[in-house]
Amino acid sequence: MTTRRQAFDEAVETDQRNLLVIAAPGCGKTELLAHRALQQISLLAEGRQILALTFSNKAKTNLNGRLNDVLGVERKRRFVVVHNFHGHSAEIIRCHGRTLGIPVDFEIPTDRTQPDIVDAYLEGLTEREADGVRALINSQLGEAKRGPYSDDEVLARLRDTGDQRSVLVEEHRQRTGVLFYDDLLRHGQRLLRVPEIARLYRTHFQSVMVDEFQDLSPQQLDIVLRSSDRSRTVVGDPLQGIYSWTGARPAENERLLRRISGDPLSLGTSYRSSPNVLRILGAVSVELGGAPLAAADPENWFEGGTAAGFFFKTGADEANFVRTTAAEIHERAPEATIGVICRSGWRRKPVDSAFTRSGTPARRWDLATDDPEVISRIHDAVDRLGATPTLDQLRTHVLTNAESADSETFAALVEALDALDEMVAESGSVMAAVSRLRAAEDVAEGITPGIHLLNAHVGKGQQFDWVFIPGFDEGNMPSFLAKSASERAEELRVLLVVISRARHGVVITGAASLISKKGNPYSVAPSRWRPLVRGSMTHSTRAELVSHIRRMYSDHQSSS
Ligand SMILES: Nc1ncnc2c1ncn2[C@@H]1O[C@H](COP(=O)(O)OP(=O)(O)OP(=O)(O)O)[C@@H](O)[C@H]1O
Repeated sequence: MTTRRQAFDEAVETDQRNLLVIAAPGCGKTELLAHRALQQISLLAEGRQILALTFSNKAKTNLNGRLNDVLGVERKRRFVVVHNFHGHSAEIIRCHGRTLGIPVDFEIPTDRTQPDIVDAYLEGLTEREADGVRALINSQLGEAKRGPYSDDEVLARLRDTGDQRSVLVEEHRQRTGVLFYDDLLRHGQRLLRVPEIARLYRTHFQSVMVDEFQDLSPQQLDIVLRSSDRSRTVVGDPLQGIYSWTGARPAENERLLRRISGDPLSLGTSYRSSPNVLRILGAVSVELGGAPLAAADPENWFEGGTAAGFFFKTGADEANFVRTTAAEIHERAPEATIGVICRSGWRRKPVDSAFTRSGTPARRWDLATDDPEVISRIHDAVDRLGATPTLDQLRTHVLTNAESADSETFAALVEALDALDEMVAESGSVMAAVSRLRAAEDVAEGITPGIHLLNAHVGKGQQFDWVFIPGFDEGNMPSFLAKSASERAEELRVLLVVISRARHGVVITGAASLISKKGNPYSVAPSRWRPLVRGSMTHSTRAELVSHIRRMYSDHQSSS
């Protein structure tokens, strides 16, 4: 048994009442939760359970899968309840809402619940005015509810903002007994502040577990802490915080958790990635204030793995290289998983076209075609906008109405609209592109062998044998939308998250010239982070990389 293994086992077995684990990507945080659940089941009193809370449905699927693997389906079902925050809060309200006069026979809100009421207060405005006012109302409502406030307190907070429409919407909601998503969390949090109610949950759930605490809002973390206090296991990695735009507060959460739990445990070594992937990942991690990373079994990786970077004159040359190299890996090792992960949908376009033109099979994780909820929101927006909306109208409508969605859905919508942008160019009109949107099988079930084309935020929590990162240039990495220092730091964390999806190899590429929407070439500068990763490259020419791939898949039956 190695020291590294001991760190993991100690974290699994510790009887520390509040356990905080902060560890780098691939070090086994999710795995730890599953093993800790197994260990804690033996400590549960008769009829008691473990509560696992996740911030998104995708995280819920991921954790459920690990728990099923480690515990077995039956034991998992009997002893562990996995909820997202809305589901957990809704259940608390149904069971105990009466205590605070909250109606318990409410309907679970849908994507339309809040927009339908808000829209009723926008009559008489031009479309443009309506978009602005809708966004304002949504954000004021969200802000006024981000705490354990009663209905009266929410109204008072809204009156302070001075916007009469937000007050009217909230009065309407209260009058009709409807709940919005934000109300579920608010009431859940309020009810857990009633000592008798908290005691019931704390008695039943003798353990609570949370993955990726960096993605939680302080309100969600409060719900975690109040739901169970006998044994709490919270894991995460603030350096992977890429959702601050949806209300996540990694630093604030970490401060509170350290106060409660003391110093965090660390897992230290990566079980996911090869030494050469970890060198480049370490360089980014150190730049972000983190530590270098070591592989749990460094000798297990063929030639130590791969980290390569190549830069091309044009986006078309770059795309062609990515396609041919990924295809070569796929032909030689059909069981290998290959992710082509790009920061933004628009920048992936030349790569997508190269795959389409050549007929090389690749699975596109365009959320527009993968997520039924996203598709229904877009179809809904088209119905509401009528006749022939422009893409800008569609984007504004979809995003302003999505303010109350969970962060995952919001991110999915942004990505889907980017994908739609590309499809409009191909299809000739917005309506033609929208009609091409079709639900596909669920990508959250696991990654199939072969080539996958996806954008950065959806790749979170996944892993591939090979990761290609096209578009390592200014405007894409970092995104041109990141203006402040903190926004740019979040972009560097996106780079960390993307690199850390790789098991054996990571290949970073960029181009000096791209083609605009109007068909004109324009120059792009290399990413400002190129010097950061340059020193960690293991192959300096494309020929070297290709010969590594050929050696690997002729001499060696897939690494690790
Ligand atoms: N103790 C362990 N022994 C062997 N393999 C492990 C161990 N812990 C994790 N793994 C494997 O390593 C990979 C990464 O683990 P996991 O997803 O739990 O890491 P993580 O820290 O949650 O990563 P991320 O922060 O990127 O989500 C998985 O394939 C997992 O099965």
